[in-house]
Amino acid sequence: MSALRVRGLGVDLGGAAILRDLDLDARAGALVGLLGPNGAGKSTLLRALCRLIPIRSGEIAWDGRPLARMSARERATRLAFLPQGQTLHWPISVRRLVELGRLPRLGPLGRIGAADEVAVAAAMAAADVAHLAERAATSLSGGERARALLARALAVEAPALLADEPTASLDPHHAVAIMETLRRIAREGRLVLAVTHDLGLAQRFCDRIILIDEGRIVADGAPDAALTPERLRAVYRVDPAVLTGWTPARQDQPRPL
Ligand SMILES: Nc1ncnc2c1ncn2[C@@H]1O[C@H](COP(=O)(O)OP(=O)(O)OP(=O)(O)O)[C@@H](O)[C@H]1O
Repeated sequence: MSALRVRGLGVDLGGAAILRDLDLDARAGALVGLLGPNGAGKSTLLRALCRLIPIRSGEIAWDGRPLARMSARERATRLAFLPQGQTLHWPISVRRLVELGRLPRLGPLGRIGAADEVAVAAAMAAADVAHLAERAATSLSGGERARALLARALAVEAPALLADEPTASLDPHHAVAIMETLRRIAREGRLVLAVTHDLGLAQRFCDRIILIDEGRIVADGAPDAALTPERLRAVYRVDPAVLTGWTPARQDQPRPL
């Protein structure tokens, strides 16, 4: 089964060390939540994995092949990236926006074929934007735009999806629907690495949680093992009793109401 392998990853930005000597192994078939406080380095990690920013040290490999030795097109078909809070400037239709996800897979003439149309339709259905297909992407609400952009990332049909806060602007119904979609496509055989600040959704839907603080992995495991009250207190600097959504694992004391 396909797998991501990261060894000794170091990234500097603006002269500061943002990621430090980070090791990570993740296999297709799992929805992995990437959690941690603001500024911990979560987006930096996803951007480094896609090689959108230079790395200072370390190696990133997919299926044993270092990304550094792949062409940009090959990398784009292995690792699909859904960036955080993207703005859209051109009034192209949602269908055209989602079709752009197929770019790394198109031939030299750039023509959309039958297989591409099937992938685009499936991606729009999965992200619940099929009914918006002919709307101008610039006219969408924040949540609709987030789902259209997710559809574009899904249309790549890459074996790995790196999603930066895919539920950030979604209402509860769509947030749950998108987490269900991410879990389903993971179970179908993809690796999904999703950044989120929603502890409740992460606990409920993720197979595994990686908690990052100050550029280092401080916990990695099943949700209840990774998100202990002690760790949440240390990393987020809040009293876990005030957190909504997240509930302590059964062996912990119940939260006061
Ligand atoms: N281009 C840059 N130049 C300098 N510093 C940067 C740059 N981009 C990010 N940083 C810094 O790197 C650190 C990690 O940023 P990153 O966006 O990875 O955090 P994050 O964990 O995704 O945070 P959030 O939850 O707020 O999205 C932050 O301190 C940020 O200010």
